[in-house]
Amino acid sequence: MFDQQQPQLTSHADESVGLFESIANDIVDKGYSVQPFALPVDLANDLFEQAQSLHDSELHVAGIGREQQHSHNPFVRRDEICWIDGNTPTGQRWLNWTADLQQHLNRQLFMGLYSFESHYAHYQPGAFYKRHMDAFQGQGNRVLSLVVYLNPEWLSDDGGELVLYQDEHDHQGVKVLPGFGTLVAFLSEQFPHEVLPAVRDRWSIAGWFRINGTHGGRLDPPR
Ligand SMILES: O=C(O)CCC(=O)C(=O)O
Ligand SMILES: [Fe+2]
Repeated sequence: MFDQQQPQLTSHADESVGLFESIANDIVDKGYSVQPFALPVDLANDLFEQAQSLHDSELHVAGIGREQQHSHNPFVRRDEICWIDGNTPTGQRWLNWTADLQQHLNRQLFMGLYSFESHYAHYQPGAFYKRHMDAFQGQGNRVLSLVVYLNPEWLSDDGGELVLYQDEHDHQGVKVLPGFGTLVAFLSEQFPHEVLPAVRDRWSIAGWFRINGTHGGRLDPPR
């Protein structure tokens, strides 16, 4: 029945099928995909609102590396982050949407994506994230990086581009403006990338699809 649906919990799977297909095709062709106006607008609005309403105490200085290797280095990255869980309707809708994308990629590309983790990121004016890799071959199990941007009316003069490099020899790269609703997906072990400083506050979500790895015989916990 129609009136029994809960529109606030729908994941927009149907409306995004063409987009998911296009992301999958790009990943096959070139290993990455840049999609302007990708996020459903009402979802993007709600995510932006939730990101901006995060209290200072919920945003943490971002670090580098996992678990024992984790450290803070202000010369490498200057963003503040907050991990997203399914405890709010908005967080849940985001996770539903990314689960639909995950399912689509697994069906179309047999990627074996198993879990997803993501966080809001806030870059204050002047903040950056120096050139880095999200995963190293044979080490991590992050296989696909996903970034979406939540910045209305972002202009090219505002800076804050993501620069995606083809490989370690590439120093030119492809630049992406962090405009509202734009999505970027790329193979985590393949593309060095960086975030250039912006003149405005820059809001985004960064996430990673992972394959199932094991640590010491137990299921690899996220993060
Ligand atoms: O915000 C971006 O454009 C990319 C962020 C990033 O590279 C990361 O969080 O690992
Ligand atoms: Fe990254």
